[in-house]
Amino acid sequence: MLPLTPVVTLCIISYVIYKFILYPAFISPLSKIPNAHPSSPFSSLWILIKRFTHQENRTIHAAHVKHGDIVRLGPNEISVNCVDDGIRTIYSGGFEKWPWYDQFDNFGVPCMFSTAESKPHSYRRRVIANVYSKSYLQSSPEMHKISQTIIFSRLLPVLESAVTNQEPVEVLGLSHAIAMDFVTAFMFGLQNGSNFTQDVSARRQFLIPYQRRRSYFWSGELPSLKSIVKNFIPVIEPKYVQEATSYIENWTLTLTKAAEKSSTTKLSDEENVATTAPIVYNQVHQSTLKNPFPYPQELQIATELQDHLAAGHETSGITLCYLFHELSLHPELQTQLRKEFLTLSPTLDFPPSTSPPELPSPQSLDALPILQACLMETLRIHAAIPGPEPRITPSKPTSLAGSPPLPPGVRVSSQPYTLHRRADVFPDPQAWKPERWLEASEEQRAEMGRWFWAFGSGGRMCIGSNFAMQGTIPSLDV
Ligand code: HEM
Repeated sequence: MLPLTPVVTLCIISYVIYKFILYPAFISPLSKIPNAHPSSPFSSLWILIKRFTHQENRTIHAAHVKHGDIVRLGPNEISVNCVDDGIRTIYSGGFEKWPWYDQFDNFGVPCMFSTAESKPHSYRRRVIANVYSKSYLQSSPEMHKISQTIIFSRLLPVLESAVTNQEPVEVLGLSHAIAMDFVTAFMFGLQNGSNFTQDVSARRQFLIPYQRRRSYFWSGELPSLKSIVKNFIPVIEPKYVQEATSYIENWTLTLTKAAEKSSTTKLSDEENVATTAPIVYNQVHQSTLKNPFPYPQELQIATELQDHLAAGHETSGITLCYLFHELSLHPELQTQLRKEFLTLSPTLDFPPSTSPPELPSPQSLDALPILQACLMETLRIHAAIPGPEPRITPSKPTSLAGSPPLPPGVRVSSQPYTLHRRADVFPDPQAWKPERWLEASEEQRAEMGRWFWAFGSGGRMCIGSNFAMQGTIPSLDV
């Protein structure tokens, strides 16, 4: 008989070989999926390094180009980029969010975006969604007043002054500023929102800490390791990250308190200060009244509002900036767009020809084909959220993109960067070509629409997609 210790050692070694080599490489259902890297069945190190060095989206895309619609990134992680048996299955319900989204909690409190489970998520979303619907936004007197104020009292004077003084305009900063002014005015009331379009120093005071406030890699990928070692290895979460986080959270709390005051006061316009009701604040406040969540009401409201202002200004600002960039490279499209804008009534004049100044209706802007094609093409090739949106496979084994049924608990994601670069759907996919949307047959346009995923899809799709389109469009008209 063998002595006990060698037997135990043999068992442990056999178990380790089975669990970490034989099972993942040959037996797991994931072993039938092409590997993005030879080490993928055994370790996540390769994909973690790509994430750490900001090469994730392109690396995953290259793997799909080489291997097809489904690839394995790690022992328990896959990427799927197709519509049928792909995004239609993963994002239509049943696949909850991967804990990667915990990093988007604010004040230590989950918001709608970071909530993983469907039930509390739908509770939050149901109450808020109405005010972001297209019909609400197009008929909202508040939105109309916000657009008038931002366009005529802020943006046009800034641009006129830059032209008169022959000064350059910092386009990314200005794009973020316009988006933030729209978003905060709608959320907190025009009188309480930012005026970053005109106030460049306030804009920088916010944007600099905003960009510094998260160590995305550690918070998203290795949160437990981060919380253990961050006190010993300061580079993981430097002091300036904590200071920036506090600054942004205090900024949001100040706006939230001002909105609370506006929500209980009778509002009337004062000289040079137009006022509107704090639309999103009111809605979020409503959603917390019954308060089924174990957090103080004030923080629940603030976490939600901080998420919207972050999600709203950053994505829309990036989109607007890329749109200006592409138009600057395509003067022929600028000419066509100008012609199209001149068909609108009223046209935009500055100084305005009417008092109060009037904007073309959102419906008429929506019906401009060249404008819509330019927006779609910008969102296609420069999606503001281009990377993976990770979910978790449900308890019922599910096949994806021809795979065997996958066990529960697998990390699975799709990414706009790849979906939007399908050469058979979008020929010459790397080129910015608005004409592809204008010249396509009805059938081709429907197919492009199926693969277009800039705002995600299903129950966790972007709640602000209509707001983004409506807030961005008038600025472009300018
Ligand atoms: C061009 C502009 C925008 C783009 C490309 C965009 C894109 C997206 C995408 C892809 C998602 C889903 C992300 C995921 O599941 O990982 C999302 C969610 C979300 N977006 Fe946007 N977004 C934009 C503008 C806005 C605006 C203007 C707002 C608010 C004012 C907003 C608020 C949100 C919120 C709250 C969610 C979470 C929805 C939920 O979990 O139910 N977004 N967005």
